[in-house]
Amino acid sequence: MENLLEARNLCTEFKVGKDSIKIVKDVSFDVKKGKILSIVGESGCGKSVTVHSMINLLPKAGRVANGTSMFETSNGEKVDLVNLKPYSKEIRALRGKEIGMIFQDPMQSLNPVYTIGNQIMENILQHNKVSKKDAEEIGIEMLKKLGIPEPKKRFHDFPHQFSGGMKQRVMIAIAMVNNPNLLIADEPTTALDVTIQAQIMDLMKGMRDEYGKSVILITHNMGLVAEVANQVAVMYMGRIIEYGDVKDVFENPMHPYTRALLKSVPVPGMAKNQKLATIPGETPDPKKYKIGCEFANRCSFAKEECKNQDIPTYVIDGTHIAKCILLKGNKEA
Ligand SMILES: Nc1ncnc2c1ncn2[C@@H]1O[C@H](COP(=O)(O)OP(=O)(O)OP(=O)(O)O)[C@@H](O)[C@H]1O
Repeated sequence: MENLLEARNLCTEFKVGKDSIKIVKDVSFDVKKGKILSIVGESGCGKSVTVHSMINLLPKAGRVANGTSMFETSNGEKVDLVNLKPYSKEIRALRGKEIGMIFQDPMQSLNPVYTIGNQIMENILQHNKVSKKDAEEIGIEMLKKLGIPEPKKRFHDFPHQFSGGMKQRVMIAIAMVNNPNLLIADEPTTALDVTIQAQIMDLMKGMRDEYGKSVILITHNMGLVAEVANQVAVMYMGRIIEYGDVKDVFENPMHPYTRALLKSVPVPGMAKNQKLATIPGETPDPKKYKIGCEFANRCSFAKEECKNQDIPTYVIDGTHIAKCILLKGNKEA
């Protein structure tokens, strides 16, 4: 298939006390082979929970109530990741080997008491039948590929001996060492300075362009999306409210939330004196959802019907879709 992963109608709930709160609501998207899909949206909109649902990595309080996440393994098998038992041998064999993950804060993910070499080797030995010596060689080669100077020597250093950017490269090394076809990067450069951010993003582009890997990039940084991503999913309150090729969505944003989001962040090429807009109001409480568009109370185009019915997703053009009543009359997706 053209897509490495297809998520369909994912719904995720969390138990909070006696309540069950819907956090991810009917989310569908494709991760194309050799492309970067970016997921964007304000803090708390459900970006991380969406990808954790997709790879069956929810904490105990969470559960995927509905939906599928079809992943094509390297031997061409199609597996619904949601359907595998959490923590089972099958899902663990895929995560870490076929699906690599890097997170925002490398210090939280790296163990301070083990050398980085040990941590890289652990991921190799867990998934492959190779000797420790071979694992060491593979690990050092990976560090070299990722531009870590003196990789042989640095292999035996501890995390605290690395700078922030270098630690993030080590995280990428751990994620990439088993040659996964899908890399999930959740805010991978937020804690880094701009130069290092650019280097890390170049690495990801290289993985896509030289090795044909797919990447899911979760970020707040719309400039980064414009620069590196192929497709973008804009999330609001647990739903994808606009989705499509980056060029289509950025040049012709149709949902008032996407427009507001694009106006609220600097993007490459904008005039220096152009003021950034803010989105008025606050995101509603996820516990209080009833019916209708959850952005309606912040939207200057909102009509009565936005608040009293669920809004369909409409096709704008090709794969470009959006969930807004303003598009009524277009074909429903
Ligand atoms: N373990 C949990 N129990 C209950 N609610 C949770 C849990 N984890 C996340 N949530 C809730 O799910 C919602 C979505 O969180 P998520 O981390 O996916 O947002 P996000 O868009 O990734 O935000 P950020 O950009 O800040 O990382 C939030 O309202 C959060 O409070």
